[in-house]
Amino acid sequence: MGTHDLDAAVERVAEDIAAMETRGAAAIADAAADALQQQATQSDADTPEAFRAELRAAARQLLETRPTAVSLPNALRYVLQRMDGDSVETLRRNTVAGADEFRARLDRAQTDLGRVGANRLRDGDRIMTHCHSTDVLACVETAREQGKELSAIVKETRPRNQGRLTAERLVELGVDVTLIVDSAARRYLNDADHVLVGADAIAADGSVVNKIGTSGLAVNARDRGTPIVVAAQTIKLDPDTMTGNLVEIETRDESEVIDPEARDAIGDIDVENPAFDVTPPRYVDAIVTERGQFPPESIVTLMRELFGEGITDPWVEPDARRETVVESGEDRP
Ligand SMILES: O=C(COP(=O)(O)O)[C@H](O)[C@H](O)COP(=O)(O)O
Repeated sequence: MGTHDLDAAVERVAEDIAAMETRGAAAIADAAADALQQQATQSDADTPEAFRAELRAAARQLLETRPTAVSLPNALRYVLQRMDGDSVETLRRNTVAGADEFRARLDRAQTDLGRVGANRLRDGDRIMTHCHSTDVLACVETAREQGKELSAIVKETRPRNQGRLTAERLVELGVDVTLIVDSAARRYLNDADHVLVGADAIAADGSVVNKIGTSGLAVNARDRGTPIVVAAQTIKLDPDTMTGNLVEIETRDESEVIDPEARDAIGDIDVENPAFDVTPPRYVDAIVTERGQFPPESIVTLMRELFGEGITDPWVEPDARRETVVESGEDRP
């Protein structure tokens, strides 16, 4: 990859995603499409082949940042599949247009999803949230525009406390917010009408991959009889899972859980910091997308419609493609 000229914007976007300055599946997808667009705009490749190779290298750099949110490879796939043409200028134009189109679709999908999700919320309802999801917030925003009064119990979401971002945004939307520590969730589920969470990836069997703690919340919510609704644009559907691949769960640095000094003071302990978990479909009542809402078990039908039976990895160099398919199968057992 060192042989390709990567634009500074690509490096910057990749760093921001890895450091979680840019975070959340939808924002990551948007930033990745923007980075490819900048690479295409700035490229001084003098042959179509060099241009394509540069864009593929940029995509690989972006892919290395975080492994779980499938919106990232889906965004890269969308843009690279539109990188078409016989000259550098045509390739550039089509790639830039592809990125523009992708970002516009992302925006539109979130608005449409918001309308679908808002229909589930009634005036006076109280929701419980986990982490920070712009797809969830789109549902709340539309419901507020419809004049519905809402309140929210917001889990702080250790270790990164994304719940505080959610709390801030909900206050801006005129929602009454109660912030709780994660371990208090069960205690407050009786007061909630819905659990409303986002997703980083949805597998073909309807399993939902989202911020660590989502699956425990869903199990408790089911026990309490509180419906669990997942707000997730179709960009969160993971086509790789149609052939049995599992979604890779990111493990982050242990210093997010405990600072090194405090850790040393305790003695010899292991610290684990998985960023996401998998909620089995039986604990999910509905998946709200821009195409309507679905029981998790039927999501595979939508996946087939959107992705067909086969997908490609357009960031892989053409002569390495077949091999990589085999390797990625081993990577994700
Ligand atoms: O789990 C997270 C974010 O995790 P992190 O903070 O580790 O990126 C969010 O629930 C989903 O990404 C959905 O977000 P959105 O609906 O905005 O796509």
